[in-house]
Amino acid sequence: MKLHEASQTTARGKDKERLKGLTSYAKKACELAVRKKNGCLYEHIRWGEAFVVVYSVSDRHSFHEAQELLGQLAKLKLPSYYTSLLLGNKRDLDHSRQICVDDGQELSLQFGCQFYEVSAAENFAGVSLAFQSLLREARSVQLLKALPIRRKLGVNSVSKVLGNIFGKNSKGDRKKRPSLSI
Ligand SMILES: Nc1nc2c(ncn2[C@@H]2O[C@H](COP(=O)(O)OP(=O)(O)OP(=O)(O)O)[C@@H](O)[C@H]2O)c(=O)[nH]1
Repeated sequence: MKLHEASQTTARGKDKERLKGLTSYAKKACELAVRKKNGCLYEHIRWGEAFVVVYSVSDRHSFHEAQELLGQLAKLKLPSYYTSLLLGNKRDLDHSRQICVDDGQELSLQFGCQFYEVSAAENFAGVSLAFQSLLREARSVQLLKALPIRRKLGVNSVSKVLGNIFGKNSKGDRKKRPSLSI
């Protein structure tokens, strides 16, 4: 039973008892769907190493969902063990845009992921480039993970020294990731 079917019954105003039953059934079905979705999601997050989170630039709700998903990823995985890409899709729908590029960029900075705005409908190449960029980074992360611990420490120390030299080590500095509209 879908929620809109339950509300149509309301409009008719008949058989209140039946309506009560339908509404509670619909509610239960929704709760179940959410639980199922989250259960499955948890499994995917557990084994995944690279994640693409997509929202539509013309749908604020999808942007909030993307935000939640990135939050769950950050909670469930260690930062150095996965790579993520935030994709703002449907950039061709400029007239009905609800999320600006800066909002997407800000969210990607908050969660340290790559960010691109694309239009799957208009330009397949853009989507492809974004995925390639994610895979490149995911491969580098895997290679780094495979290095012996001593070598890994060496890499960290070198980047720390470089950071100190170029004054990029203050806490307020957030790492800027590649991002553009493609
Ligand atoms: N204008 C435009 N439409 C798109 C774009 N990408 C997908 N669509 C359309 O959006 C609709 C939903 O696309 P789906 O591929 O079914 O994606 P979905 O994840 O089910 O997305 P939603 O139904 O929007 O939640 C379809 O009608 C697509 O043709 C895009 O970049 N631009």
